[in-house]
Amino acid sequence: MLKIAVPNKGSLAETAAWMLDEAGYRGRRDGKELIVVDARNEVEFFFLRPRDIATYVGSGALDVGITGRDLLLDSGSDAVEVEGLGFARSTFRFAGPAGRFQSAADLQGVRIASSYTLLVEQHLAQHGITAELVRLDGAVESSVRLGVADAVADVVETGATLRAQGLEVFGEPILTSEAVLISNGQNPAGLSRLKRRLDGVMVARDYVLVDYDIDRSRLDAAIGIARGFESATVSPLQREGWVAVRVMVRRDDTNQIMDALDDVGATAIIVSRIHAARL
Ligand SMILES: Nc1ncnc2c1ncn2[C@@H]1O[C@H](COP(=O)(O)OP(=O)(O)OP(=O)(O)O)[C@@H](O)[C@H]1O
Ligand SMILES: O=P(O)(O)OC[C@H]1O[C@H](OP(=O)(O)OP(=O)(O)O)[C@H](O)[C@@H]1O
Ligand SMILES: [Mg+2]
Repeated sequence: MLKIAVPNKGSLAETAAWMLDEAGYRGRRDGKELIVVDARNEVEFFFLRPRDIATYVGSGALDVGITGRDLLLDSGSDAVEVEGLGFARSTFRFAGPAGRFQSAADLQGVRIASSYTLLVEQHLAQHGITAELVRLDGAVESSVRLGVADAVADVVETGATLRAQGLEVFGEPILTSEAVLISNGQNPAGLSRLKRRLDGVMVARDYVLVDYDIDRSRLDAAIGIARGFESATVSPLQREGWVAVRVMVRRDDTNQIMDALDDVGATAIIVSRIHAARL
């Protein structure tokens, strides 16, 4: 049995559960279930607080987990990142009252509030800056207005929460984060199976199939627009001199690619979702 730590609430929980569901694993029946045994797939899920997941995996109590890269690094755990899972993308940044700070060097001697104090301490130490860390659990953006800190280091996605508190980012991003699969090296066979399934879910989530027909004389131009994941599938058509082409393309690029294919003479361009994939 592969023991998998999964976030039980917060920003990561819903999409992590969705990915595991798409990967064919048994989910929990309600939000109160803490352990789910999926005997058919030889895995056991442990629903834990996102912040604790790296600790459980790093200690060897559980084999693998899904958490945020920022949470992993802040935990100081020995668990390692296996791969990014392409959701809960954010940056981790310093922010302060508009105009007050220009770069991280300006943080010397000031109070910095954060929920990720280890991450911030390590970053400051690397840059030779000494500051006072104020550890808060959340809603860190309120700390400056409320007078407990001069600056913050926090998760930024759209920046709306910062702006609403009159704060703006400064300095280089400390980290670029996303949800990640983590491991401690235990049960490599189980990890490999889980990873292959999650990779398949990511392909099905991020790519679509594009089919079109084109005159063979224009094939090179069309392939130049979309080369496919490995290579385009080209099949002869009944119509003399014409071929049917199938390629995988990134879902985000679909419409630009359709426009460009149309411009070089492709017809009957059809886009289909991928239900599942194993590449
Ligand atoms: N607005 C956001 N956009 C993208 N990722 C986010 C966002 N907020 C938090 N995260 C990511 O979610 C993870 C934190 O998960 P956690 O469940 O602790 O946070 P949360 O959603 O803030 O929950 P809580 O309400 O308990 O603080 C981190 O990896 C963080 O980068
Ligand atoms: O850049 P934005 O799009 O505004 O998103 C970033 C905010 O989202 C998260 O907050 P969350 O709602 O999880 O509350 P918390 O601060 O209590 O964790 C994060 O901690 C930031 O505060
Ligand atoms: Mg939060």
